[in-house]
Amino acid sequence: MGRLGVVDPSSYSQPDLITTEHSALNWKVDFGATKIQGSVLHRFKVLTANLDKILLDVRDINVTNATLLAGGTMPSMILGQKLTLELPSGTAKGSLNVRIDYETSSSASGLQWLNPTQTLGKEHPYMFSQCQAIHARSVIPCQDTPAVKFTYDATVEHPSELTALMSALIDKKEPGKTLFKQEVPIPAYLVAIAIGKLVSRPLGENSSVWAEEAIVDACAEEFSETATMLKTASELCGPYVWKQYDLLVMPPSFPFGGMENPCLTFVTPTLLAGDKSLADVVAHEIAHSWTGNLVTNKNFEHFWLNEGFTVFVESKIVGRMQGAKELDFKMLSNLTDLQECIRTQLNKTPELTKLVVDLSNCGPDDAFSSVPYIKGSTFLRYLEDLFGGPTVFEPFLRDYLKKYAYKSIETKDFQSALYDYFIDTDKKDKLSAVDWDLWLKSEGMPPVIPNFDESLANVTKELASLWSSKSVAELADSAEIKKTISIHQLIDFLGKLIESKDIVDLNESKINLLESTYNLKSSKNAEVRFRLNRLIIRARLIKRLDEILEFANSNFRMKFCRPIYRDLAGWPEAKPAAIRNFANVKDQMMAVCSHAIEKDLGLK
Ligand SMILES: CCCCC/C=C\C[C@@H](O)/C=C/C=C/C=C\[C@@H](O)CCCC(=O)O
Ligand SMILES: [Zn+2]
Repeated sequence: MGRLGVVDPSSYSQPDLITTEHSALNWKVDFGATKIQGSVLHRFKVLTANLDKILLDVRDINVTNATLLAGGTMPSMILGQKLTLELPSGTAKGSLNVRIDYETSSSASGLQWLNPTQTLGKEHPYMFSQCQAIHARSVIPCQDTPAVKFTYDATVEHPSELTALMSALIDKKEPGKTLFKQEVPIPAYLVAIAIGKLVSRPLGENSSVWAEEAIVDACAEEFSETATMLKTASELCGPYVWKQYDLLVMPPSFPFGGMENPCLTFVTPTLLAGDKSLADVVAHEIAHSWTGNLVTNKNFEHFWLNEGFTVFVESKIVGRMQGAKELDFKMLSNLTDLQECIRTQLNKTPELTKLVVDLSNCGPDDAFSSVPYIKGSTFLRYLEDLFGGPTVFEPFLRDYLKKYAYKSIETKDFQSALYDYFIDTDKKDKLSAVDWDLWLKSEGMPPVIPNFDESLANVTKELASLWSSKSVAELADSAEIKKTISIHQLIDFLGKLIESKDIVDLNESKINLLESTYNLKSSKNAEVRFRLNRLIIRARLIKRLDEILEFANSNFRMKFCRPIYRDLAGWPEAKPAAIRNFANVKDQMMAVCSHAIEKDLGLK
């Protein structure tokens, strides 16, 4: 791969020469053949005279015909990573309609097809998409770059007993056919679809949760704070422009915690802890309604503009609902996770620990990590503190969101927004105090750790040092370990223990004591189970391998299964069983997940 285009190294589609304004999708969803078959009608705006060809991004798409509707000759096509539509000479600037008839491959990287046996209800099939970062091109021949934003409408034919949902508003529902429209321009990675035997429950005025019948009531309970989160987010960020905010609780093979598809956030069922303790992922996805979906990174090198801002806003939503101590504790716990990510996932690719990365020779999926999320939000908190705290910085945040709403931007646009906002104020001396190169280009942990309130984190720090330094006998006698801690403190404590360099006596009896002290055996909190399983691996308790693999098979959220497989790959006694287990289940994973785990297991 070389540097393909100036605007976006991950796309062929030349957004500086031509842009998509609207796409009309006409799809037949074929569960038998596991394909979408149909057409897309793109309305392009040609930005330069005499453009000789349109280049679109495609991956495993079978194009059957393409028509230039605005007159001219039939374009020729060369299929490959790019779809080339040759234009007649003398093509003028302005509007140009192109219809492409095509079908997706049954192995499209952006789609997942489930048999009835892989669903809760066991009677109907299910399909869904996950297009971020660059998988929209396996679903639609398109300008698959976040530099381009377009509106869309869709007509989707599907089995009449199933419900079809998209990242859009429902325009019309007929038996076996659903019409959608998204009237706010969005990047291609936010096009999303899911079809299954789905039902909904209301969460608020313009908000519902969708899921399979068996879990929908539990989902409504778990995410009952959604309406409050939406209100809090609007107070912080400005009016909510997407009209509807629905949640869709996905099958367990959904590879991420959540995906901010407009009007319809997708979330993993691993958030169903029973006590709302993992619902902050919903606050995160709600925050994306502004940071990411309204103000969008121009390419994925500047992904921190999407995710760092979103974590920053998410933590403010949590802060307003649970208090400032919880906010700071959340930021500090995130740093525990970042430390782990830099030590393990990124240890061989330190350049990916930079806030702004170089994707000219790297696919976005391979570059994905916690860095843009956590280093990014830490940078924003650093700036907030520097410029005088939330009372100064939150009005700036709103100004920034308003300034760049409906646009796609780079880091330098953020820099100029900050300058423009503060240059004529008494804060202007702070502008020169920011070491941009240090924050944006240096590797490793954030260069400055802001002064967070440490009262909640000190407890977990002490517990982690106690459990790592004391023997089982000493711990059993200690009053410290009997103190009550919150579920978030438990999660952070276990994370810190994983990060401890040495753990004295890490054996079966220590794990047993840990489990009995904190009731871990009965916990159905996936964040807890995940960390406990990693400690069991570290303790080399081979007789609990089945349990570990059972967790790895219970969901394919990459945040959980990748580190487990990575740990197992480093345990010679368990590695063959891990590889066998992976071979058995990999067909149930999305391609992005199975490819990542192949690397984690050293198979590629
Ligand atoms: C540093 C540059 C890297 C850019 C990569 C961008 C997207 C990659 C990509 O693989 C897609 C990511 C989609 C993420 C969706 C949701 C995440 O917020 C979930 C976080 C992890 C989790 O909670 O499970
Ligand atoms: Zn996010």
